Amino acid sequence: MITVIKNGTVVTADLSWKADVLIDKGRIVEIGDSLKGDEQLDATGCYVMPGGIDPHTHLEMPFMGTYSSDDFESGTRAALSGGTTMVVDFALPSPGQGLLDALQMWDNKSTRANCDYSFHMAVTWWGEQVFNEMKTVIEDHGITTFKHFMAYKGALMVNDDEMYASFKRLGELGGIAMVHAENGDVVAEMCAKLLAEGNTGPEAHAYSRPPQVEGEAANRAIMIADMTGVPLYIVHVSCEEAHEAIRRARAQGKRVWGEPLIQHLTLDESEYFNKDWDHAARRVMSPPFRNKQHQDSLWAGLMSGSLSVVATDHCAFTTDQKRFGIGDFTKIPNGTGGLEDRMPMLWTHGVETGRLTPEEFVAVTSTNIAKILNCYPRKGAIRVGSDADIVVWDPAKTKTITAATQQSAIDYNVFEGHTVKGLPRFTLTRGHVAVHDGEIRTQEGHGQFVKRAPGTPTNKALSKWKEITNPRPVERTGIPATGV
Ligand SMILES: NC(=O)NCCC(=O)O
Ligand SMILES: [Zn+2]
Ligand SMILES: [Zn+2]
Repeated sequence: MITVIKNGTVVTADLSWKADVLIDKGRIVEIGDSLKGDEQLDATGCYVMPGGIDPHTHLEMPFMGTYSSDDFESGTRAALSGGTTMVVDFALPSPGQGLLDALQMWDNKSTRANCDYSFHMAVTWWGEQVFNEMKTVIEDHGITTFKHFMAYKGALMVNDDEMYASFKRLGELGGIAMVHAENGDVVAEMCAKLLAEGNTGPEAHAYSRPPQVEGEAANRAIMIADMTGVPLYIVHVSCEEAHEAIRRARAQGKRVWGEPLIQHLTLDESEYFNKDWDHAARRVMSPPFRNKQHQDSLWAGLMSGSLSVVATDHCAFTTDQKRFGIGDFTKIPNGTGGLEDRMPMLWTHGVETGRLTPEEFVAVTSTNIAKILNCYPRKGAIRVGSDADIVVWDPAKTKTITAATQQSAIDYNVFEGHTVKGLPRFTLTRGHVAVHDGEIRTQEGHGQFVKRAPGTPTNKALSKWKEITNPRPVERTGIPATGV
């Protein structure tokens, strides 16, 4: 069956124009005027954009003694409902577990996905097995991005020597290093002190992770990446200190990208001071929400290009799971949801306020990350030959976000009560209409794994530059003979 999207305005990262889009066998086959198909989707008054790509999710992830509650079925259903057509989840080996073993677990879980997906790999320990398996993961499995946790001491955290070794290996294999930038040693000290002083509530989570711990770690990771010659992607950038490090690095020509989350852009630290314990605990995540100055910094980063991608870090825990931490904030599972709300919230607070153009919206929700992850223009593009992962975006449509009508499996929503303007009229995943004017028509198992090749143009450029500028011996003549 041939589908045509009629009468809309195509919006890409660099251009907008009026055109119809023709889809056959899951791909875009023609873009032009007066096109005809068997099925017609009316896009009058709408923008026809590349579906969103959320490069940071944790679906059914074992973490802090439990599992995040959205799995690949509910998580990708929520994604499609909000206009996101691809997610990238983190395969997370437990310390000592092999990378390939962990990958098998993620392969098993992801068969239920409603939309396409890819994986990042996490490096949670270091040894010969990890060194060897990295090559297989990259070259045979098409997973080229590896996250390092600089926090969660005693669990997922890696030390500087491990990070250095891993970054070096990744640089050689044409991969990309990612970091969760927080100084885990300092956080652990602060948590112990806060608890000893009687600070047990969720607000203490924010006290234990001030912007300095993030700024320090971001700087450290940037310098280690520079010394090892690997491109670096810093996840969930929440504050000016980390943003400043990224801005400076980019201005110096270092290959660094920063990813703020929709939560940090739109919610602030006052959430943790709410008198309702559940309200505050439901918003506990790392790094925590910050104040208005930090939010302004993140928005400025998106507007100026020093920050590249907006994600969610979707890691949803129910209220009951959050209550594991009553009496001890360090036991509250860290994580918040956002998959369904990222695109509408960013449109409302970004495009509707004039901070972002529609083209910039497409860049930071889809195209930039598709390029970074080396799956462009298969993903992140409205082009002939691209996958028909498309959102038909109605800028006039509004709703008030509420857990009562969300797709996510949890019992609350951190954006509860927020009104958004700008929502999908249709969401297509490889040509299948998964959202049809408010009706969810997802197909469990429709999603396919997206394999990605190493050695992006950025990797190649950086390697060449490092080859030229790396330390090398000075060629000398007439070296004095050593005295005997
Ligand atoms: N961010 C968070 O609090 N939970 C998910 C795991 C992580 O990304 O650190
Ligand atoms: Zn993280
Ligand atoms: Zn995360």
